[in-house]
Amino acid sequence: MGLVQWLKGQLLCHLVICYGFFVSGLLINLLQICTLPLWPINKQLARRINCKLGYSLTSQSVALLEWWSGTEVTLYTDPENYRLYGKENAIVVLNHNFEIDFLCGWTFCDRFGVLGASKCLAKKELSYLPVIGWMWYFLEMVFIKRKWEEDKRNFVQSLQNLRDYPENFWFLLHCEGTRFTEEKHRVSMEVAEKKSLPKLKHHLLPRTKGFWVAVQNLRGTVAAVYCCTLNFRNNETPTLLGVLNGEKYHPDLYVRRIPLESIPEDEAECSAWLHKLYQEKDKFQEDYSQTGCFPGPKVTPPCRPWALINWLGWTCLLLYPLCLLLVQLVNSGSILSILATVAFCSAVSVGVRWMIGQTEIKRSSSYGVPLNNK
Ligand SMILES: CC/C=C\C/C=C\C/C=C\C/C=C\C/C=C\C/C=C\CCC(=O)SCCNC(=O)CCNC(=O)[C@H](O)C(C)(C)COP(=O)(O)OP(=O)(O)OC[C@H]1O[C@@H](n2cnc3c(N)ncnc32)[C@H](O)[C@@H]1OP(=O)(O)O
Ligand SMILES: CCCCCCCCCCCCCCCC(=O)OC[C@@H](O)COP(=O)(O)O
Repeated sequence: MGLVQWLKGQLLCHLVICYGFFVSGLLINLLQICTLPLWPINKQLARRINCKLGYSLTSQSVALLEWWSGTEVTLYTDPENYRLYGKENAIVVLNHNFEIDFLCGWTFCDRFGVLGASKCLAKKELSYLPVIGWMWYFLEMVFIKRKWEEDKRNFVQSLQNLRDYPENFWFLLHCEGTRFTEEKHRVSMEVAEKKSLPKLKHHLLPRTKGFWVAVQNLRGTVAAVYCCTLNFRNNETPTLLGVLNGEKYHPDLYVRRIPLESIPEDEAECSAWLHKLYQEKDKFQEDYSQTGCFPGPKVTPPCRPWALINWLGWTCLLLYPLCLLLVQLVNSGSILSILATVAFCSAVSVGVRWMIGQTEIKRSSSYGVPLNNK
Protein backbone atom coordinates (compact mmCIF):
# COMPACT_ATOMS: atom_id res chain seq x y z
CA MET A 1 0.00 0.00 0.00
CA GLY A 2 1.38 3.41 -1.00
CA LEU A 3 1.74 6.33 1.41
CA VAL A 4 -1.19 8.23 -0.12
CA GLN A 5 -3.48 5.21 0.18
CA TRP A 6 -2.33 4.71 3.78
CA LEU A 7 -3.06 8.37 4.57
CA LYS A 8 -6.59 8.04 3.18
CA GLY A 9 -7.33 5.41 5.81
CA GLN A 10 -6.19 7.57 8.74
CA LEU A 11 -8.64 8.89 11.33
CA LEU A 12 -7.09 12.36 11.24
CA CYS A 13 -7.88 12.72 7.52
CA HIS A 14 -11.43 11.52 8.16
CA LEU A 15 -11.80 14.05 11.00
CA VAL A 16 -10.69 16.88 8.72
CA ILE A 17 -13.12 15.77 5.96
CA CYS A 18 -16.01 15.38 8.41
CA TYR A 19 -15.26 18.73 10.05
CA GLY A 20 -15.22 20.48 6.64
CA PHE A 21 -18.45 18.82 5.51
CA PHE A 22 -20.34 19.45 8.74
CA VAL A 23 -19.26 23.04 9.40
CA SER A 24 -19.63 24.13 5.76
CA GLY A 25 -23.02 22.39 5.81
CA LEU A 26 -24.16 24.38 8.82
CA LEU A 27 -22.99 27.61 7.17
CA ILE A 28 -24.84 26.66 3.98
CA ASN A 29 -27.99 25.90 6.01
CA LEU A 30 -27.64 29.34 7.61
CA LEU A 31 -27.33 31.00 4.20
CA GLN A 32 -30.39 29.05 3.06
CA ILE A 33 -32.35 30.41 6.00
CA CYS A 34 -31.23 33.92 4.94
CA THR A 35 -32.98 33.35 1.57
CA LEU A 36 -36.36 32.94 3.31
CA PRO A 37 -37.35 36.65 3.06
CA LEU A 38 -36.58 36.49 -0.69
CA TRP A 39 -39.15 33.72 -1.44
CA PRO A 40 -42.27 35.97 -1.37
CA ILE A 41 -40.48 38.72 -3.34
CA ASN A 42 -38.65 36.73 -6.02
CA LYS A 43 -39.28 33.01 -5.69
CA GLN A 44 -37.33 32.01 -8.81
CA LEU A 45 -34.23 33.89 -7.65
CA ALA A 46 -34.52 32.28 -4.19
CA ARG A 47 -34.74 28.85 -5.85
CA ARG A 48 -31.71 29.52 -8.06
CA ILE A 49 -29.64 30.67 -5.06
CA ASN A 50 -30.67 27.54 -3.16
CA CYS A 51 -29.61 25.38 -6.10
CA LYS A 52 -26.14 26.93 -5.95
CA LEU A 53 -25.97 26.50 -2.16
CA GLY A 54 -27.19 22.91 -2.49
CA TYR A 55 -24.52 22.28 -5.09
CA SER A 56 -21.87 23.62 -2.77
CA LEU A 57 -22.76 21.00 -0.15
CA THR A 58 -23.75 17.99 -2.25
CA SER A 59 -20.77 18.31 -4.57
CA GLN A 60 -18.42 17.76 -1.62
CA SER A 61 -19.52 14.13 -1.47
CA VAL A 62 -19.15 13.90 -5.26
CA ALA A 63 -15.58 15.23 -4.91
CA LEU A 64 -14.98 12.61 -2.22
CA LEU A 65 -16.12 9.84 -4.56
CA GLU A 66 -14.35 11.08 -7.68
CA TRP A 67 -11.15 12.68 -6.39
CA TRP A 68 -10.57 11.06 -3.00
CA SER A 69 -11.58 7.47 -3.76
CA GLY A 70 -10.82 7.81 -7.51
CA THR A 71 -14.03 6.01 -8.44
CA GLU A 72 -14.63 5.99 -12.21
CA VAL A 73 -18.16 5.91 -13.52
CA THR A 74 -19.13 4.41 -16.87
CA LEU A 75 -22.35 5.11 -18.72
CA TYR A 76 -23.98 2.75 -21.22
CA THR A 77 -26.43 4.64 -23.37
CA ASP A 78 -27.59 5.58 -26.86
CA PRO A 79 -25.40 8.49 -28.15
CA GLU A 80 -28.54 10.13 -29.64
CA ASN A 81 -30.06 10.38 -26.16
CA TYR A 82 -26.76 11.30 -24.49
CA ARG A 83 -26.99 14.76 -26.08
CA LEU A 84 -30.25 15.45 -24.23
CA TYR A 85 -29.03 14.55 -20.73
CA GLY A 86 -28.87 17.65 -18.54
CA LYS A 87 -30.82 19.73 -21.10
CA GLU A 88 -34.29 18.57 -20.07
CA ASN A 89 -36.22 17.59 -16.94
CA ALA A 90 -36.51 13.85 -16.35
CA ILE A 91 -37.88 11.25 -13.96
CA VAL A 92 -35.09 8.82 -13.09
CA VAL A 93 -36.08 5.25 -12.18
CA LEU A 94 -33.19 3.50 -10.44
CA ASN A 95 -32.65 0.15 -8.69
CA HIS A 96 -31.94 0.38 -4.94
CA ASN A 97 -29.34 -2.30 -4.14
CA PHE A 98 -26.21 -0.38 -3.17
CA GLU A 99 -25.21 1.77 -0.21
CA ILE A 100 -23.75 4.43 -2.47
CA ASP A 101 -26.30 4.38 -5.29
CA PHE A 102 -27.41 7.92 -4.33
CA LEU A 103 -23.77 9.06 -4.53
CA CYS A 104 -23.28 7.55 -7.99
CA GLY A 105 -26.52 9.28 -9.00
CA TRP A 106 -25.14 12.60 -7.76
CA THR A 107 -21.94 12.06 -9.74
CA PHE A 108 -23.93 11.69 -12.95
CA CYS A 109 -26.02 14.73 -11.98
CA ASP A 110 -22.83 16.72 -11.58
CA ARG A 111 -21.40 15.59 -14.90
CA PHE A 112 -24.57 16.72 -16.68
CA GLY A 113 -24.87 19.98 -14.71
CA VAL A 114 -28.08 19.23 -12.79
CA LEU A 115 -26.69 18.42 -9.35
CA GLY A 116 -27.91 21.52 -7.49
CA ALA A 117 -31.50 21.15 -8.68
CA SER A 118 -31.97 17.37 -8.63
CA LYS A 119 -34.53 15.81 -6.34
CA CYS A 120 -35.83 12.55 -5.06
CA LEU A 121 -38.95 10.96 -3.66
CA ALA A 122 -37.47 10.23 -0.26
CA LYS A 123 -38.63 8.67 2.98
CA LYS A 124 -39.59 11.26 5.61
CA GLU A 125 -36.86 10.11 8.02
CA LEU A 126 -34.20 11.54 5.68
CA SER A 127 -35.56 15.07 6.13
CA TYR A 128 -34.37 14.97 9.77
CA LEU A 129 -30.74 14.29 8.85
CA PRO A 130 -28.65 17.20 10.09
CA VAL A 131 -27.23 19.45 7.38
CA ILE A 132 -28.25 17.29 4.36
CA GLY A 133 -31.91 16.89 5.37
CA TRP A 134 -32.21 20.58 6.25
CA MET A 135 -30.66 21.51 2.89
CA TRP A 136 -33.19 19.32 1.03
CA TYR A 137 -36.07 21.24 2.59
CA PHE A 138 -34.94 24.36 0.69
CA LEU A 139 -34.41 22.36 -2.52
CA GLU A 140 -38.05 21.24 -2.49
CA MET A 141 -37.32 17.53 -2.16
CA VAL A 142 -40.46 15.43 -1.89
CA PHE A 143 -40.71 13.50 1.38
CA ILE A 144 -43.20 10.72 2.09
CA LYS A 145 -44.11 8.48 5.02
CA ARG A 146 -44.72 5.62 2.54
CA LYS A 147 -48.36 5.52 3.68
CA TRP A 148 -50.37 6.56 0.67
CA GLU A 149 -53.45 7.89 2.47
CA GLU A 150 -51.27 10.21 4.56
CA ASP A 151 -48.92 11.14 1.74
CA LYS A 152 -51.13 11.80 -1.24
CA ARG A 153 -52.03 15.47 -0.69
CA ASN A 154 -48.54 16.66 0.10
CA PHE A 155 -47.04 14.47 -2.64
CA VAL A 156 -49.27 15.86 -5.40
CA GLN A 157 -48.80 19.45 -4.17
CA SER A 158 -44.99 19.06 -4.03
CA LEU A 159 -44.98 17.76 -7.61
CA GLN A 160 -47.22 20.58 -8.80
CA ASN A 161 -44.80 23.07 -7.23
CA LEU A 162 -42.07 21.77 -9.52
CA ARG A 163 -43.97 22.78 -12.65
CA ASP A 164 -42.30 26.20 -12.78
CA TYR A 165 -38.91 25.17 -11.38
CA PRO A 166 -36.32 27.53 -12.91
CA GLU A 167 -33.51 24.99 -13.45
CA ASN A 168 -33.37 21.62 -15.21
CA PHE A 169 -33.81 18.82 -12.67
CA TRP A 170 -33.86 15.04 -12.45
CA PHE A 171 -36.46 13.55 -10.13
CA LEU A 172 -35.22 10.25 -8.71
CA LEU A 173 -37.68 7.48 -7.93
CA HIS A 174 -36.63 4.21 -6.33
CA CYS A 175 -39.88 2.42 -7.16
CA GLU A 176 -38.91 -0.55 -4.98
CA GLY A 177 -39.41 1.85 -2.05
CA THR A 178 -36.68 0.34 0.12
CA ARG A 179 -33.24 -1.22 -0.26
CA PHE A 180 -32.86 -4.77 -1.49
CA THR A 181 -32.35 -7.45 1.17
CA GLU A 182 -32.90 -11.19 0.82
CA GLU A 183 -35.80 -11.07 3.28
CA LYS A 184 -37.55 -8.17 1.52
CA HIS A 185 -37.00 -9.89 -1.79
CA ARG A 186 -38.59 -13.10 -0.54
CA VAL A 187 -41.65 -11.24 0.78
CA SER A 188 -42.09 -9.13 -2.33
CA MET A 189 -41.87 -12.20 -4.56
CA GLU A 190 -44.73 -13.70 -2.51
CA VAL A 191 -46.71 -10.59 -3.49
CA ALA A 192 -45.64 -11.05 -7.12
CA GLU A 193 -46.88 -14.63 -7.02
CA LYS A 194 -50.25 -13.57 -5.58
CA LYS A 195 -50.59 -10.99 -8.35
CA SER A 196 -49.55 -13.55 -11.00
CA LEU A 197 -46.59 -11.37 -11.94
CA PRO A 198 -43.30 -12.90 -13.13
CA LYS A 199 -40.67 -13.27 -10.40
CA LEU A 200 -37.74 -10.84 -10.34
CA LYS A 201 -34.30 -12.03 -9.33
CA HIS A 202 -32.43 -8.76 -8.80
CA HIS A 203 -35.21 -6.34 -7.84
CA LEU A 204 -38.05 -6.07 -5.35
CA LEU A 205 -41.50 -5.77 -6.85
CA PRO A 206 -41.95 -2.08 -7.75
CA ARG A 207 -44.61 -0.05 -5.94
CA THR A 208 -46.46 1.61 -8.75
CA LYS A 209 -48.57 4.37 -7.18
CA GLY A 210 -45.74 6.90 -6.74
CA PHE A 211 -44.56 6.43 -10.31
CA TRP A 212 -48.03 6.90 -11.78
CA VAL A 213 -48.72 10.02 -9.69
CA ALA A 214 -45.30 11.49 -10.57
CA VAL A 215 -45.78 10.86 -14.30
CA GLN A 216 -49.31 12.32 -14.28
CA ASN A 217 -48.36 15.43 -12.31
CA LEU A 218 -45.16 16.11 -14.20
CA ARG A 219 -46.62 15.75 -17.71
CA GLY A 220 -45.65 18.90 -19.59
CA THR A 221 -42.82 19.57 -17.11
CA VAL A 222 -40.70 16.49 -17.60
CA ALA A 223 -39.69 15.28 -21.07
CA ALA A 224 -38.76 11.67 -20.36
CA VAL A 225 -38.25 8.82 -17.94
CA TYR A 226 -34.63 7.68 -17.66
CA CYS A 227 -34.69 3.97 -16.92
CA CYS A 228 -31.40 3.52 -15.04
CA THR A 229 -29.84 0.22 -14.05
CA LEU A 230 -26.78 0.40 -11.81
CA ASN A 231 -24.28 -2.31 -11.01
CA PHE A 232 -20.64 -2.58 -9.97
CA ARG A 233 -17.88 -4.46 -11.70
CA ASN A 234 -16.23 -7.51 -10.07
CA ASN A 235 -19.16 -7.97 -7.64
CA GLU A 236 -18.01 -4.95 -5.63
CA THR A 237 -20.16 -4.13 -2.61
CA PRO A 238 -19.38 -0.44 -2.16
CA THR A 239 -19.91 1.45 1.09
CA LEU A 240 -19.69 5.11 2.04
CA LEU A 241 -17.10 4.21 4.68
CA GLY A 242 -15.07 2.53 1.92
CA VAL A 243 -15.24 5.76 -0.10
CA LEU A 244 -14.02 7.70 2.96
CA ASN A 245 -11.15 5.20 3.28
CA GLY A 246 -10.21 5.97 -0.34
CA GLU A 247 -11.38 2.69 -1.87
CA LYS A 248 -11.89 2.87 -5.63
CA TYR A 249 -15.09 1.42 -7.12
CA HIS A 250 -16.28 0.78 -10.68
CA PRO A 251 -19.97 1.62 -11.16
CA ASP A 252 -21.64 0.93 -14.52
CA LEU A 253 -24.94 2.65 -15.29
CA TYR A 254 -27.21 1.67 -18.17
CA VAL A 255 -29.63 4.46 -19.14
CA ARG A 256 -32.55 4.19 -21.53
CA ARG A 257 -34.50 7.36 -22.37
CA ILE A 258 -38.26 6.82 -22.66
CA PRO A 259 -40.34 9.79 -23.85
CA LEU A 260 -43.04 10.62 -21.31
CA GLU A 261 -45.77 10.62 -24.01
CA SER A 262 -45.24 6.89 -24.50
CA ILE A 263 -46.23 6.08 -20.91
CA PRO A 264 -49.92 5.19 -20.42
CA GLU A 265 -52.11 7.71 -18.58
CA ASP A 266 -54.48 5.17 -17.10
CA GLU A 267 -53.35 3.99 -13.63
CA ALA A 268 -53.77 0.25 -14.25
CA GLU A 269 -52.00 0.43 -17.64
CA CYS A 270 -49.24 2.57 -16.18
CA SER A 271 -48.72 0.05 -13.34
CA ALA A 272 -48.54 -2.81 -15.83
CA TRP A 273 -46.07 -0.76 -17.90
CA LEU A 274 -43.84 -0.25 -14.81
CA HIS A 275 -43.93 -3.94 -13.92
CA LYS A 276 -42.82 -4.72 -17.49
CA LEU A 277 -40.02 -2.15 -17.19
CA TYR A 278 -38.75 -3.88 -14.04
CA GLN A 279 -38.87 -7.25 -15.78
CA GLU A 280 -36.63 -5.76 -18.49
CA LYS A 281 -34.32 -4.20 -15.89
CA ASP A 282 -34.09 -7.58 -14.20
CA LYS A 283 -32.99 -9.14 -17.50
CA PHE A 284 -30.28 -6.46 -17.92
CA GLN A 285 -29.00 -7.24 -14.40
CA GLU A 286 -28.99 -10.95 -15.11
CA ASP A 287 -27.04 -10.40 -18.35
CA TYR A 288 -24.65 -8.10 -16.48
CA SER A 289 -24.00 -10.81 -13.91
CA GLN A 290 -23.12 -13.21 -16.76
CA THR A 291 -21.16 -10.89 -19.06
CA GLY A 292 -20.00 -7.98 -16.86
CA CYS A 293 -21.48 -5.37 -19.18
CA PHE A 294 -24.73 -3.72 -20.20
CA PRO A 295 -25.97 -3.40 -23.79
CA GLY A 296 -25.18 -0.39 -25.91
CA PRO A 297 -22.17 1.83 -26.46
CA LYS A 298 -20.05 2.88 -23.46
CA VAL A 299 -19.15 6.45 -22.65
CA THR A 300 -17.51 8.21 -19.69
CA PRO A 301 -19.15 11.61 -19.32
CA PRO A 302 -16.44 14.22 -18.72
CA CYS A 303 -15.59 15.00 -15.12
CA ARG A 304 -15.96 18.71 -14.25
CA PRO A 305 -13.54 20.48 -11.91
CA TRP A 306 -16.14 22.47 -9.89
CA ALA A 307 -16.78 19.84 -7.23
CA LEU A 308 -13.06 19.65 -6.47
CA ILE A 309 -12.57 23.43 -6.52
CA ASN A 310 -15.54 23.93 -4.19
CA TRP A 311 -14.31 21.19 -1.82
CA LEU A 312 -10.75 22.56 -1.67
CA GLY A 313 -12.14 26.09 -1.19
CA TRP A 314 -14.24 25.06 1.82
CA THR A 315 -11.41 22.95 3.27
CA CYS A 316 -8.90 25.82 3.11
CA LEU A 317 -11.42 28.34 4.42
CA LEU A 318 -12.36 26.19 7.41
CA LEU A 319 -8.98 24.63 8.18
CA TYR A 320 -7.30 28.02 8.61
CA PRO A 321 -9.40 29.14 11.63
CA LEU A 322 -9.26 25.60 13.04
CA CYS A 323 -5.45 25.60 12.93
CA LEU A 324 -5.32 29.09 14.49
CA LEU A 325 -7.63 27.91 17.24
CA LEU A 326 -5.57 24.80 17.91
CA VAL A 327 -2.32 26.82 18.13
CA GLN A 328 -3.96 29.29 20.52
CA LEU A 329 -5.30 26.44 22.61
CA VAL A 330 -1.95 24.74 22.93
CA ASN A 331 -0.32 28.08 23.80
CA SER A 332 -3.00 28.88 26.39
CA GLY A 333 -2.33 25.58 28.14
CA SER A 334 -5.94 25.52 29.36
CA ILE A 335 -6.88 21.87 29.87
CA LEU A 336 -10.57 22.77 29.89
CA SER A 337 -10.41 24.48 26.47
CA ILE A 338 -8.38 21.62 25.03
CA LEU A 339 -10.92 19.11 26.35
CA ALA A 340 -13.78 21.22 24.93
CA THR A 341 -12.12 21.26 21.49
CA VAL A 342 -11.50 17.51 21.55
CA ALA A 343 -15.13 16.99 22.58
CA PHE A 344 -16.34 19.22 19.69
CA CYS A 345 -14.22 17.37 17.11
CA SER A 346 -15.37 14.02 18.46
CA ALA A 347 -19.02 15.15 18.30
CA VAL A 348 -18.59 16.20 14.65
CA SER A 349 -16.94 12.89 13.85
CA VAL A 350 -19.61 10.83 15.66
CA GLY A 351 -22.36 12.92 13.98
CA VAL A 352 -21.04 12.31 10.46
CA ARG A 353 -20.37 8.64 11.28
CA TRP A 354 -24.01 8.38 12.36
CA MET A 355 -25.11 9.92 9.05
CA ILE A 356 -22.94 7.46 7.15
CA GLY A 357 -24.66 4.72 9.19
CA GLN A 358 -27.99 5.77 7.62
CA THR A 359 -26.66 4.58 4.26
CA GLU A 360 -25.86 1.08 5.54
CA ILE A 361 -28.16 -1.64 4.24
CA LYS A 362 -27.87 -3.63 7.46
CA ARG A 363 -29.68 -0.69 9.11
CA SER A 364 -32.38 -0.61 6.47
CA SER A 365 -35.95 -0.06 7.70
CA SER A 366 -38.43 -2.92 8.02
CA TYR A 367 -40.58 -1.43 5.23
CA GLY A 368 -41.96 -4.17 2.99
CA VAL A 369 -41.41 -6.88 5.59
CA PRO A 370 -43.29 -8.42 7.27
CA LEU A 371 -45.94 -8.63 4.60
CA ASN A 372 -48.18 -5.60 5.17
CA ASN A 373 -50.25 -5.64 2.02
CA LYS A 374 -53.89 -6.29 1.77
C1 LIG B 1 -27.70 9.99 -17.37
C2 LIG B 1 -27.72 9.60 -15.95
C3 LIG B 1 -29.06 9.52 -15.37
C4 LIG B 1 -29.38 9.37 -14.09
C5 LIG B 1 -28.52 9.35 -12.90
C6 LIG B 1 -29.16 8.73 -11.72
C7 LIG B 1 -29.71 9.34 -10.65
C8 LIG B 1 -29.64 10.75 -10.24
C9 LIG B 1 -30.91 11.46 -9.95
C10 LIG B 1 -31.19 12.23 -8.91
C11 LIG B 1 -30.47 12.26 -7.61
C12 LIG B 1 -31.18 13.13 -6.63
C13 LIG B 1 -31.25 12.94 -5.30
C14 LIG B 1 -30.88 11.69 -4.56
C15 LIG B 1 -30.32 11.91 -3.24
C16 LIG B 1 -30.54 11.30 -2.11
C17 LIG B 1 -31.71 10.47 -1.71
C18 LIG B 1 -31.51 9.06 -1.98
C19 LIG B 1 -32.37 8.10 -1.70
C20 LIG B 1 -33.64 8.22 -0.94
C21 LIG B 1 -34.62 7.22 -1.50
C22 LIG B 1 -35.69 6.81 -0.58
O1 LIG B 1 -35.93 7.36 0.45
S1 LIG B 1 -36.58 5.42 -1.12
C23 LIG B 1 -37.97 5.43 -0.05
C24 LIG B 1 -39.03 6.41 -0.41
N1 LIG B 1 -39.48 6.31 -1.74
C25 LIG B 1 -40.45 5.48 -2.14
O2 LIG B 1 -41.01 4.73 -1.37
C26 LIG B 1 -40.83 5.51 -3.59
C27 LIG B 1 -41.46 4.24 -4.06
N2 LIG B 1 -42.77 4.01 -3.51
C28 LIG B 1 -43.90 4.45 -4.08
O3 LIG B 1 -43.78 5.15 -5.06
C29 LIG B 1 -45.23 4.03 -3.49
O4 LIG B 1 -46.11 3.86 -4.55
C30 LIG B 1 -45.81 5.03 -2.46
C31 LIG B 1 -44.88 5.11 -1.24
C32 LIG B 1 -46.00 6.40 -3.07
C33 LIG B 1 -47.19 4.50 -2.02
O5 LIG B 1 -47.02 3.18 -1.59
P1 LIG B 1 -48.21 2.21 -1.25
O6 LIG B 1 -47.62 0.94 -0.76
O7 LIG B 1 -49.14 2.90 -0.33
O8 LIG B 1 -48.98 2.04 -2.63
P2 LIG B 1 -48.62 1.19 -3.93
O9 LIG B 1 -49.89 1.04 -4.72
O10 LIG B 1 -47.53 1.78 -4.69
O11 LIG B 1 -48.17 -0.20 -3.37
C34 LIG B 1 -49.12 -1.06 -2.79
C35 LIG B 1 -49.09 -2.33 -3.60
O12 LIG B 1 -47.76 -2.82 -3.48
C36 LIG B 1 -47.86 -4.22 -3.36
N3 LIG B 1 -46.62 -4.69 -2.72
C37 LIG B 1 -45.48 -4.94 -3.37
N4 LIG B 1 -44.56 -5.38 -2.54
C38 LIG B 1 -45.08 -5.37 -1.33
C39 LIG B 1 -44.59 -5.72 -0.06
N5 LIG B 1 -43.32 -6.12 0.11
N6 LIG B 1 -45.37 -5.58 1.02
C40 LIG B 1 -46.63 -5.13 0.83
N7 LIG B 1 -47.16 -4.80 -0.37
C41 LIG B 1 -46.40 -4.93 -1.44
C42 LIG B 1 -49.12 -4.43 -2.58
O13 LIG B 1 -49.64 -5.70 -2.84
C43 LIG B 1 -50.04 -3.33 -3.10
O14 LIG B 1 -50.75 -3.82 -4.21
P3 LIG B 1 -52.32 -3.58 -4.43
O15 LIG B 1 -52.61 -4.19 -5.75
O16 LIG B 1 -52.99 -4.31 -3.31
O17 LIG B 1 -52.56 -2.09 -4.38
C1 LIG C 1 -17.15 15.24 2.10
C2 LIG C 1 -18.36 14.52 2.61
C3 LIG C 1 -18.07 13.47 3.62
C4 LIG C 1 -19.19 13.00 4.46
C5 LIG C 1 -20.37 12.54 3.70
C6 LIG C 1 -21.54 12.23 4.60
C7 LIG C 1 -22.72 12.18 3.72
C8 LIG C 1 -23.91 11.60 4.38
C9 LIG C 1 -25.00 11.62 3.37
C10 LIG C 1 -26.21 10.95 3.84
C11 LIG C 1 -27.19 10.88 2.70
C12 LIG C 1 -28.16 9.81 2.98
C13 LIG C 1 -28.89 9.36 1.77
C14 LIG C 1 -29.33 7.95 2.04
C15 LIG C 1 -30.20 7.44 0.96
C16 LIG C 1 -30.68 6.10 1.28
O1 LIG C 1 -30.06 5.15 0.97
O2 LIG C 1 -31.90 6.06 1.89
C17 LIG C 1 -32.49 4.80 2.08
C18 LIG C 1 -33.92 4.83 1.59
O3 LIG C 1 -33.91 5.04 0.22
C19 LIG C 1 -34.64 3.56 1.86
O4 LIG C 1 -34.51 3.31 3.18
P1 LIG C 1 -34.75 1.84 3.78
O5 LIG C 1 -36.21 1.56 3.75
O6 LIG C 1 -34.22 1.97 5.19
O7 LIG C 1 -33.97 0.86 2.96
